[in-house]
Amino acid sequence: MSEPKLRAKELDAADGLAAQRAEFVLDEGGEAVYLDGNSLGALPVAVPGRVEDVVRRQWGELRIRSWTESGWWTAPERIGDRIAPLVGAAAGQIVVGDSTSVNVFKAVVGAVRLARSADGAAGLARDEIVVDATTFPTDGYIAESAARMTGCTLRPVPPSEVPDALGERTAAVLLNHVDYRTGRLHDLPALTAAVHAAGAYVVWDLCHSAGALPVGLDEHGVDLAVGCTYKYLNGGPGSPAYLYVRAELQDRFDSPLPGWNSHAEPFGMRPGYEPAPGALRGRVGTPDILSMLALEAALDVWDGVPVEAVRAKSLALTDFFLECVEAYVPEGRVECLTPAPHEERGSQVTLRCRDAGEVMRRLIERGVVGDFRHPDALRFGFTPLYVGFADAERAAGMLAVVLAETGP
Ligand SMILES: Cc1ncc(COP(=O)(O)O)c(C=O)c1O
Ligand SMILES: Nc1c(O)cccc1C(=O)C[C@H](N)C(=O)O
Repeated sequence: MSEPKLRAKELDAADGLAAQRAEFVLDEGGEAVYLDGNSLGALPVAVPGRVEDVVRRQWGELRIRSWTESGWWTAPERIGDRIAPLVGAAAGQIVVGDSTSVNVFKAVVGAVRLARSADGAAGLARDEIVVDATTFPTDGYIAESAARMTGCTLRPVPPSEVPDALGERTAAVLLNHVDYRTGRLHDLPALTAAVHAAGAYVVWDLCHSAGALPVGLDEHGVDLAVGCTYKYLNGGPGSPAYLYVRAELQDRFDSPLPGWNSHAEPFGMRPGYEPAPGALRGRVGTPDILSMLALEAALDVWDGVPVEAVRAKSLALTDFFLECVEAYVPEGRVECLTPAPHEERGSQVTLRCRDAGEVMRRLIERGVVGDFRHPDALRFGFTPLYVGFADAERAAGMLAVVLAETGP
């Protein structure tokens, strides 16, 4: 057995999270190595049965009664409270629903309104939204529209340059915790503090960090945050996203989408809008119950699993994968875009190479599933709950084979 294969065996044997893998449906019989949980998390074993119960019994038999008897109406806050400990938030600050894009809109417009209501005339002069220049596109598009609607200008800035770009005019700053392309982890505590020092409000997109590493929303005084649940939280394709509004800001949070579900008395059916207190101010319309309850079932895999243990394994996995790539792939054939320092790394490894699209196509054909991001990036996502060290070794080995086939 080769040196990396032996190491993988030892690391898997010592892995305290190894048993979690059995909670997921994976292609155990075949050669499949699933390294795309940073795009779509794997299916937890318990989800199909729970969804079947929701459909057949709750919907099929209880019908309308399920809004109360099966807890449908309160699902957005209840499931928000299940996500809260995973991102370092106390209960009552997260509401689940809508897509990440929609929540980015609520959060960014909400942040501008908070900034303007904060300090009277000075607040009104705040007319700039700063956005992560390297952001996942949807955040940039939505921020641009939010800027137009609020009479702000949009200023794209690379995250490391954000502190120098802030000023008296900055109303809101929208940042990604982990860069979707490179896997770079940004310094949430320092950037949040810098935004606050400028008197502005920060919105963090946690899509690529929630469920992969500790976030510490409350600890670091984050104002607003959004994230999806279909990556490291394994909620399923298109599962609803979430919105965090810090408790102290909730009374002043003025949602740009004040639907009837966030009304103080939704069944009062009154013509005038009066916002509900607390996290449910972030709700809009009728929740997507089937998807939402699939997510609730998926979150059971976190029972008794500390995020810190997940982070430790994530770093060990990405370190080991990089070691294997170094051992197997000829020098210079790939370039690692993911930072080496642990404090700057999320839970994925991105390698740049020639013909990356073709390389990933061949890898997937051979059972190593990562993804390709235009123009030259191979992304390998490591979900510690179900990826093991042997997977990392096998992926690096197959990468070397495919790279050899596609030229020196
Ligand atoms: C950082 C980030 N934000 C937002 C999204 C997507 O938003 P939505 O859930 O609205 O499709 C993704 C991935 O799809 C993402 O990686
Ligand atoms: N949300 C996705 C979808 O609906 C289809 C395909 C991929 C996705 C993704 O999540 C992409 C992902 N955010 C990325 O980091 O590229």
